[in-house]
Amino acid sequence: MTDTLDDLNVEGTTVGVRIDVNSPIGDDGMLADDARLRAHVDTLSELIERGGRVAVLAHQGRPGGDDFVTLESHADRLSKLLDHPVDYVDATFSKAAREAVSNLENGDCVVLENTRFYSEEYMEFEPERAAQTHLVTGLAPVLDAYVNDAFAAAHRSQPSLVGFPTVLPGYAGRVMESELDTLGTIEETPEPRIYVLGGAKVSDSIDVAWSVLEKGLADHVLTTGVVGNVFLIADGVDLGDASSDFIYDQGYWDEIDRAADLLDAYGERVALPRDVAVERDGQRHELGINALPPQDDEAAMDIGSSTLAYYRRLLEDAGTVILNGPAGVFEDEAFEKGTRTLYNAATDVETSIVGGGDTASALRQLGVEGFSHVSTGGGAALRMLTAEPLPAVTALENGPTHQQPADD
Ligand SMILES: Nc1ncnc2c1ncn2[C@@H]1O[C@H](COP(=O)(O)OP(=O)(O)OP(=O)(O)O)[C@@H](O)[C@H]1O
Ligand SMILES: O=C(O)[C@H](O)COP(=O)(O)O
Repeated sequence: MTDTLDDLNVEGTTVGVRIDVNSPIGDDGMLADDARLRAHVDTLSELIERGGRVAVLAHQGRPGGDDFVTLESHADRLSKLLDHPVDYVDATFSKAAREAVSNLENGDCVVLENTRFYSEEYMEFEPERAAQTHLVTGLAPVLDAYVNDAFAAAHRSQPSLVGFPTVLPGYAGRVMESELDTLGTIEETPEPRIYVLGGAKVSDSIDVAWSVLEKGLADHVLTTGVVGNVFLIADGVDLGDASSDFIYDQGYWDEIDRAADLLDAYGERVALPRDVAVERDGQRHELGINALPPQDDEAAMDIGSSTLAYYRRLLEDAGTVILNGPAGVFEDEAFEKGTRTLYNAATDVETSIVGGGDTASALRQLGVEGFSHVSTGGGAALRMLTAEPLPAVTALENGPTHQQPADD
């Protein structure tokens, strides 16, 4: 168990708060979607209202990517969302950053620069080694405590996530606490338990499928999206050149063998699409498996109505459904039906859990709501849904011994 904000004496304490605001960035280099910032408002407001001196740490994008930008526009947006002044300093652990943190008064908040502008932050370390990096040795001396609210990055073993809690008293923020409460008790959720794996991250989904089937966490795995297409090919279905080329281009060709091995081992518990939707004459056109392959340039862009009926029947008996990744190319109106219908059906299951940041935004776009829990995390949620430990959470749990009285 990790300590939470309830265990932290906030007033007058200088707190380094790691959040995850890794967000879509527009062509202008500015923040294009603030959903991930909104998620952290409760944690940051609470720290500010309780008189903390708040230094925010976060990453944005990956080196070399178009979304690898400064956190200046994030700081601006946070200030609006919190309805409270938020400073920004274009440094993370240099003298300027340390001075900005040291000069904080009770209730002040400053956002430090994108942690990944500093190269060691994009490496994975054991916590003790992460604690010796320049970021942690530079900044920790001006902090009294560390709060990790970045659940979505908790599967990374990077300095800002595992280094600070090794040298400072560490606490879970409100987002982290709620994610751990829900996703950490996956083994206790009502059975039968169904995992619906879709989207385009085929190798991650196959890892999850292996793990949850081996551990007996999943009674059934339903496949959709590109994941479903790979399983169909692994099962000997000819999906045609367009889908095969797409899978090859994405580098997922080797995954077909892994999918075939999984079908050999657990085939009776893995459900495959019974039909797919392609674009024909500018419109959605559904084809049963027996009618495949489609015409030359037609790709399987969504699951079809028979698959939806089949999956809905399976979901009717489920106690828990865990979903990750859209069922089709939901961005195109003709192919949103699979995702909309399947996710809507999932909201009727007693416990319905959605993992995946992109999936969450797809659902917002489609107006589908009513889940028991929508996780802020993609990779981190998937890892927890297989009951695997997250390095950043383990580092919080193992952190230095500390006893701080909570506020009166
Ligand atoms: N049949 C398909 N063919 C091509 N692309 C597809 C198909 N089905 C789904 N996709 C694409 O998959 C993408 C989303 O997959 P992804 O695995 O990234 O989702 P996610 O798990 O929600 O993401 P994250 O884990 O990053 O939050 C969408 O852009 C969608 O268009
Ligand atoms: O968006 C995410 O999933 C997290 O912020 C982690 O980002 P990363 O995959 O670039 O480490």
